[in-house]
Amino acid sequence: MAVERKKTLTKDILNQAIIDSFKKLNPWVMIKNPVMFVVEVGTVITFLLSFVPDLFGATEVGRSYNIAVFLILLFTLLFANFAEALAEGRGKAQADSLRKTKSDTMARVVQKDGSYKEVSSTTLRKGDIVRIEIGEIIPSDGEIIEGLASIDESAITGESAPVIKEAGGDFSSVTGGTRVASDYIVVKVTTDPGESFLDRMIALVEGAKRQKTPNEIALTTLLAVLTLIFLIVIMTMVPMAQYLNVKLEISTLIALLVCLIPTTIGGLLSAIGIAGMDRVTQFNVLAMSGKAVEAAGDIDTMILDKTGTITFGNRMASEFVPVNGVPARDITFAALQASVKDETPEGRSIVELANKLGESWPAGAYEGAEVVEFSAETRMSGLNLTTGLQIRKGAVDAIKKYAAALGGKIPADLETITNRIAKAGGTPLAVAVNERIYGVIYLKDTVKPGLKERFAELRAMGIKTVMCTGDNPLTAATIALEAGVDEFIAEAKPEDKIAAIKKEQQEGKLVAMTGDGTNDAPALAQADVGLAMNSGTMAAKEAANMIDLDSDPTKLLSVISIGKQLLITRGALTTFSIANDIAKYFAIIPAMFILAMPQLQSLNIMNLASPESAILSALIFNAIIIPLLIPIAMKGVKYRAMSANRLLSRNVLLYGIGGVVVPFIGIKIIDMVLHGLNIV
Ligand SMILES: Nc1ncnc2c1ncn2[C@@H]1O[C@H](COP(=O)(O)OP(=O)(O)OP(=O)(O)O)[C@@H](O)[C@H]1O
Ligand SMILES: [K+]
Ligand SMILES: [Mg+2]
Repeated sequence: MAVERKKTLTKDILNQAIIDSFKKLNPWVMIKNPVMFVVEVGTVITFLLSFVPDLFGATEVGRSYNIAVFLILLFTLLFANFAEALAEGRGKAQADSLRKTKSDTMARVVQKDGSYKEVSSTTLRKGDIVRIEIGEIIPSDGEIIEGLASIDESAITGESAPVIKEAGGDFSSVTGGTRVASDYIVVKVTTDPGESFLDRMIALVEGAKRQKTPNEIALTTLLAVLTLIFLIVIMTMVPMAQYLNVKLEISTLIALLVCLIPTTIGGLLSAIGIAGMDRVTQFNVLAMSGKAVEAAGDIDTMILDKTGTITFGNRMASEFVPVNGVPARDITFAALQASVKDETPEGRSIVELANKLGESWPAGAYEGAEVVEFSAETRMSGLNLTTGLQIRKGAVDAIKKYAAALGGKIPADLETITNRIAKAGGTPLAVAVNERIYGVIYLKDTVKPGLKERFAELRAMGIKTVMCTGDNPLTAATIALEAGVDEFIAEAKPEDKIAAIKKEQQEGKLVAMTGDGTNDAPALAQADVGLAMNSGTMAAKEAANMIDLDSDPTKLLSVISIGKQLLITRGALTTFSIANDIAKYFAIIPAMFILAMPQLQSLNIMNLASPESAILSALIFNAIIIPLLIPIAMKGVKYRAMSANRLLSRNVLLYGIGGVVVPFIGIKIIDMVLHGLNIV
């Protein structure tokens, strides 16, 4: 997070993780992880045996052996807890610094009679109206209803350059905890106490609401079943050993069980998930769930809104172009008339340009007029004057239909003008007074830089990009080409965006949607991964399951890599963990039976110093492999853009064969050290 974004692990985080490793020994916490819970039960039993060696009947092993097994088991638990605590550490530290941002501020509530009342920001509720002056902290999330100001959002985004926010349109939402850097704004509060963006962000980075993903649940179940199978296998060894007249010590059975059950992956599983989410946050993306991040790893199609997502979204009027026969003053004036009550940034930029060209319209002239507000559905806005004049501006096809319905003729040169603007990537808005079309407003916007290269990367990963815009086909084609998306859908209404997503989903594809507007909200909710731009509306941010604080649509690329990495890391460490069993099996089984059954000598391929040394060496290896693998669990297995099949076979080879070979060497070395030091 922006606030003291911690790239490295500090001493504080490490110390806290050590303390938490002990706290997490609490059996109520531990039981959520069945594999490690079994280890904990074994730890308790060997602890008792350390004091009363013959607790379960006569024994041939000494107290020190039991104490050794107990201590190694205790460290196994602590190492696993440490991995999880370490993964949680950075998020907790970030949450602490965010909490400081959330300090109680003063809020100036606008009363019904227009007077102000000062209250504590913590008492603000949905619907309250507050006025914030230059230099003040915005007390709660809300929508600007009056004013235009530059806002310093660095407390949340880390970006020091202030952003312009204004009433109406897609840039009207403000976040509690950010600061007004110029002018003043009047804001309608949109959240109740405790539910603000900052509250949600704190809960997220802290992992407070972390839920296991379906993939994690499936793996946890599999590991629990494996543990149960090994438990049964080892219990049935007892009567068989009795029949063979072999004395099996309880502590040895526990050691064998712990070595065979998948403690490596069991101990690292939650750290892998938490660290993955943490990596997403380091990219300044807030992911509401791990499920969304994992889904991102499998995305096939990405749908993007144009204005505000692919472009900066500051569509500004730059020219009024009359159709043949209409005086320039008339189109300017009609555009002004259509926009005086339009509170969107587009509307205001039109009024400004008309004023600059010397046109003005006194407020008294349109008193009592009916305001037709812009909607993504009609793609028009305007005024119905009391004189009976109906003034409209909007998407050219919408205005054409509107004029035609009133019996108007479509001017011959309208298409040429529209095409010129659209081909330049601009948005043409036609202006009509009743049935007569006067001309076109040229709205200019800028494509965000660097998109082409990143969309090319997505293409290389096999992901299709589709731009979905309410704009006309020609403008869409120009912007699509400039941004480098694969396909585009033009003249799309909000329901068309949902339909586009559903169509892909019905073909069995996982779809990501990025958008910023209120009209994008339903589509953001429908998509498997909905990434909202932080610059966008509250509605978009609430519907999405991810928010990019830098408002960069290609940030999804990083999230996709992290999602893939998360799945690969889990798979690789599971393979490694299970492959480990082979070496441990060959270390322990001969050690247990060799005295009674010399025939087992053929299994004693590791040739370890003594039965006790063999068992303790395997158990020590089993414990220390957990902290040794923490770096891989935290950083993730390196993801390379290659086909899923090649990646899978590469990892099975590396982590499967590695998982067999490494413990043979490791256990042998530990055995030699133990023996060399005369410990066993
Ligand atoms: N204030 C306005 N008044 C009239 N018409 C407008 C106004 N703003 C936009 N339009 C027209 O309505 C169309 C749809 O606008 P909107 O911003 O809702 O599109 P969208 O679906 O979000 O697509 P995108 O954001 O990708 O351009 C625009 O392309 C434009 O032609
Ligand atoms: K194990
Ligand atoms: Mg939009």
